[in-house]
Amino acid sequence: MSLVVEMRVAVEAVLVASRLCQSVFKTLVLGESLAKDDKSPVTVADFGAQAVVNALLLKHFPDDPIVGEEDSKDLKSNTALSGRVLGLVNGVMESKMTTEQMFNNIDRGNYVGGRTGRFWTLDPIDGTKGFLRGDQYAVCLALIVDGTVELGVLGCPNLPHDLSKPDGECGSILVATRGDGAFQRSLTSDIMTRISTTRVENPAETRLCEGIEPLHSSHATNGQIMAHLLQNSNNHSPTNIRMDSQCKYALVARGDAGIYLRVPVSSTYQEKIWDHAAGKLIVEEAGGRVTDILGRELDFGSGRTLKENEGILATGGTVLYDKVYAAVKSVVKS
Ligand SMILES: Nc1ncnc2c1ncn2[C@@H]1O[C@H](COP(=O)(O)OS(=O)(=O)O)[C@@H](OP(=O)(O)O)[C@H]1O
Ligand SMILES: [Mg+2]
Ligand SMILES: [Mg+2]
Ligand SMILES: [Mg+2]
Repeated sequence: MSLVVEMRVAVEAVLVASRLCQSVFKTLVLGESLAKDDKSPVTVADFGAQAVVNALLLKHFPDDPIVGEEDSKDLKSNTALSGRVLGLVNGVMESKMTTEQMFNNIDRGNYVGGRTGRFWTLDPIDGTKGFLRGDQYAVCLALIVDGTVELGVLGCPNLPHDLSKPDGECGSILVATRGDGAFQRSLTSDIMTRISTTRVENPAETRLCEGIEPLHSSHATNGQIMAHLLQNSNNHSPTNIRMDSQCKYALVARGDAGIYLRVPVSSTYQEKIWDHAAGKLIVEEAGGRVTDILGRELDFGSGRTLKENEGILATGGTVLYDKVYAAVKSVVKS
């Protein structure tokens, strides 16, 4: 399946959205974010990024449905905020849109997903809390065909090019199409370089990354799993990297971390497909393995959520995967 055009459009859309987010961060003022029904934050940048990515997808692929995180419900009832989002969107788009068109573009993300056919999934800002803190966040876009992720793009505007130099240059776009490997470029240059996961097979020689929010995934269980993995090792347990968003998949894909674990805390929360689709393909194309914590393939054909799965286990290489999976199995009993 040739996805050359899809890849070009998706990278361009993620770039435009990433620039919009960067410009919002510089000028974000109090009152420019709302709390959604689940109490999670959404900002003018989330709405703006979803409007521009959806508009660009609609222009190039008018028949493709989109599973996007946001909808315009809360924005419609707030004239000041919707005016601000419209200004942001028209500031970065060549063809300008009206307020009504902006709402329609955002709401094109209302597709239900499913097992057959082709659709996109978009998280306009993954890690909104990280974005608000000036920390890590990602613009995440993936193309799913008959339940399989075929193309993934992650825009990581605050991710350092070199993790050991946190104050150095930052801003990366990671891209993969299935079967063709994984690549990254900076936000400012279109030169793509191939990336690969760590070749390390000993868990003591690599690091684990995990989310920041203790209610999203269990830090305590991750600690037990790492202790189990390192029980016969003389090495000190390497410190975990705590980071928001799918930038964690980017770390595994680039070999900065060997393991990403997301062990559920809540028995009712279902992971969303837009939170994992792009990252999963990029890690796999970089040489890694991604399943849920029970070792099952992630099922992107079951609707807007990964309702058939529990948590996430991503590692570089299959030898490391087998070791971590065995440790997860002995620590997580049910
Ligand atoms: N209860 C619960 N359990 C698991 N995951 C949840 C939960 N609630 C929310 N979310 C989703 O977490 C997304 C942010 O993921 P992060 O990896 O950045 O989270 S964290 O670092 O662990 O806070 C976040 O994505 P964004 O809303 O795009 O920021 C949510 O989709
Ligand atoms: Mg959100
Ligand atoms: Mg998200
Ligand atoms: Mg989001």
